[in-house]
Amino acid sequence: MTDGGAVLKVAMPKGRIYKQASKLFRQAGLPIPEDFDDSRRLIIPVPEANMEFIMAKPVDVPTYVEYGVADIGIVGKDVLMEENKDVYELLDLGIARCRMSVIGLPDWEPVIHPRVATKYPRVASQYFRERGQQVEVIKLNGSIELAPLIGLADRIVDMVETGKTLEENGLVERETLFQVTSRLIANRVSYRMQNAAIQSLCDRLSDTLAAKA
Ligand SMILES: Nc1ncnc2c1ncn2[C@@H]1O[C@H](COP(=O)(O)OP(=O)(O)OP(=O)(O)O)[C@@H](O)[C@H]1O
Ligand SMILES: O=P(O)(O)OC[C@H]1O[C@H](OP(=O)(O)OP(=O)(O)O)[C@H](O)[C@@H]1O
Repeated sequence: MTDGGAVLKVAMPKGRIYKQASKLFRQAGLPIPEDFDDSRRLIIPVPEANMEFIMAKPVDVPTYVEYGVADIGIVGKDVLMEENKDVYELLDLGIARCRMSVIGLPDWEPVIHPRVATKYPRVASQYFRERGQQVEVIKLNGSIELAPLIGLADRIVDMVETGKTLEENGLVERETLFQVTSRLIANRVSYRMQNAAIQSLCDRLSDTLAAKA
């Protein structure tokens, strides 16, 4: 990877994924300095690996990669499906594991035209459309579990990891749309132009994942 080629720009999500992704990169021999873990810096050069990490809000990672300001990026499958950008999905990193589910109150009853609150309007609309169910989707930006509790929505579509949030708010999971893990994605042009570096990174990450399995 230190073949003197162009620096590989990596869009790295801040928050939940960073902890697990930085651990995986370090296990794969990519030396992200530990002192960046609590840093507010947004661009982290790692010249030893000929890489540069761009610290992004998770939902923005596919946009950076589609526009090519990052060659590759790490993003949850949930965000990847919702954002629907023109990027290559290269590798399932198996980290930040959770699931996308339909959730409601325990006294759930069929509703003719239910209101569904979610951070993922595209994913939710497609899911209900494919099932021939007419719903009104309401986009929220967080604390999605509030919606059925305060009468804003009949159902929500949201992430479940441990189930703690549902339990503490008296909600139940009804259907799972899909399992979520983080993925390595690439810009289409970068994938051709920086193929050796990207392929080498993929191989190192794959080997590390295989060794852990
Ligand atoms: N319990 C969880 N809830 C939500 N996402 C999770 C969970 N566990 C893992 N993830 C994954 O982590 C990704 C990023 O989650 P995180 O909470 O850091 O981002 P966010 O909520 O979009 O960020 P922000 O709070 O900055 O808006 C999600 O897109 C998903 O793929
Ligand atoms: O099953 P659990 O382990 O309880 O995790 C699921 C919760 O975590 C996420 O919320 P997050 O912490 O990102 O907060 P926000 O969506 O309200 O910003 C998600 O939207 C659920 O609310």
